[in-house]
Amino acid sequence: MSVRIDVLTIFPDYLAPLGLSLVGKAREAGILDLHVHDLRNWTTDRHRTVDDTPFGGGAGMVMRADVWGTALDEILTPDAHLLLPTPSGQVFAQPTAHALAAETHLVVACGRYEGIDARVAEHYRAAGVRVSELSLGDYVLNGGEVAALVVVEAVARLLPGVVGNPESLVEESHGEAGLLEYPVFTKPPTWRGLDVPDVLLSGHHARIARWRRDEALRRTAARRPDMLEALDPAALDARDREV
Ligand SMILES: O[C@H]1NC=Nc2cccc(F)c21
Repeated sequence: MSVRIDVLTIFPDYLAPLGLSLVGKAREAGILDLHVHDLRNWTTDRHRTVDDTPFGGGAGMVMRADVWGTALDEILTPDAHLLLPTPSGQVFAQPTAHALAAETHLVVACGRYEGIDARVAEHYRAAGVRVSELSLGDYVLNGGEVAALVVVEAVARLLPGVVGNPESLVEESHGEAGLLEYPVFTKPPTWRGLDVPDVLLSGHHARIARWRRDEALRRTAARRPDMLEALDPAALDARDREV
């Protein structure tokens, strides 16, 4: 089963990295059917205008609803989920990536930072389209293209067959355990006087698993206490509580 993702943007070249590496392979394998569209293809005036000054005044420009409407009417399908990257959206996180990876059609409408005319989201919600406004976090970008890159990569890597070893999706940060990932090491065993923790060289799998769990808990407590707070207490065993 392949997922179709359509990305609409006035900067299609910004999405070029999606042709590389993991996402590129998913496209070649037919797992991901990705199409990037230049929004200006749906303009009708000589200057290919996509935005205008905001009603009510204020700095910057707002993207026009009529141009977006013409484009989205053509691109949306009945089972499409319309994603609108915006700083005023819900913060995108791994659970949403998993939910989106189960969809069959995602349409990402990349707006500029000042935003897309609010009637676009309103119109398509009223028409029964699932619309999600997604933020990357509390910082300022100039448009939705970087968010589109983030969402597409986060979703694509969850699709069956994209990541070589699905096991690697389980233990990663923000994965099922709800913890940050433990530290990782590889050869050489000593580097600039720093040794790899002995337990990792012991071959004792139970001890290694315990050490990794302890390190994940320690890191999460130190860097993201909010994630620890959010953990279901039942997910912590007695040994965990000693960490
Ligand atoms: O301002 C940024 N902050 C966080 N997320 C975003 C998503 C889309 C556009 C945008 F400008 C942003």
